[in-house]
Amino acid sequence: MLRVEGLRIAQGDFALSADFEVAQGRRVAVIGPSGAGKSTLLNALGGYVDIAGGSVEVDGRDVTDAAPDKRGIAMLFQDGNLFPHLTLAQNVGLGIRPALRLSEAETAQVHDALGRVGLEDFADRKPGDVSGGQQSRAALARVLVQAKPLLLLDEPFAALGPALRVEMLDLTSQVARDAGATVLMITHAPEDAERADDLIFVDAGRVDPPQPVAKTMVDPPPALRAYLGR
Ligand SMILES: Nc1ncnc2c1ncn2[C@@H]1O[C@H](COP(=O)(O)OP(=O)(O)OP(=O)(O)O)[C@@H](O)[C@H]1O
Repeated sequence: MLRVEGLRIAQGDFALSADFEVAQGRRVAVIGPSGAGKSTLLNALGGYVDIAGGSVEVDGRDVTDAAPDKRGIAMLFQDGNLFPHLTLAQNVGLGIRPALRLSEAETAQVHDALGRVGLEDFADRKPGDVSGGQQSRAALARVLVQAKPLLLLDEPFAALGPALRVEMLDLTSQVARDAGATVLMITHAPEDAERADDLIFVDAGRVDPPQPVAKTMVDPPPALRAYLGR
């Protein structure tokens, strides 16, 4: 459902190239050293970075030149980007309409998404009045209401403790599976990568096509083995 062909990005001295495909519904961990180009790759897929060449296809549609909101892609970043002066419900509503004039059906969608991440009783609270984990849940709900077929996650749960991170990863997998969405997620933690189906290793601007996690983590190629410190 994601096809990246001959993608090239140049950022100052840094160059990245990628050629790979991801099948629908796969959960793919993106792993590799700091500065390797993981965020650059996801930002390019999301339409936030200029590319020097190549093409990106989502669900059979060429989105190489499409605006970020017309790509069938939703992104979730590390800080979740919640607005402190808006309630959680309003923050989630922004995922549907930036101007926040929601129809009744759209308001129902917001409450449904909040319910799916276990926040039905927190809709009217502001981000400052809930825990870090609950903020992460709200950010995930905002991605859910967008109902996009491809989710790109850039270390969204890195600031959470290990138990909460695992809980959020499982919740993300579950809601993505329910929605039939495909997920690419950057992580630095090998144990997080092990919860995915496939693994993309990025090293110095080179993007390895996805490999099944089970096989790759047991018998990693030399560069991944060095990164993992095994
Ligand atoms: N706007 C920019 N202009 C020039 N170079 C940039 C820009 N943004 C990032 N870079 C460079 O591109 C390279 C890849 O950065 P990127 O953030 O994609 O790496 P990463 O793998 O996500 O790293 P980390 O794990 O530390 O987040 C780095 O060498 C970085 O310094």
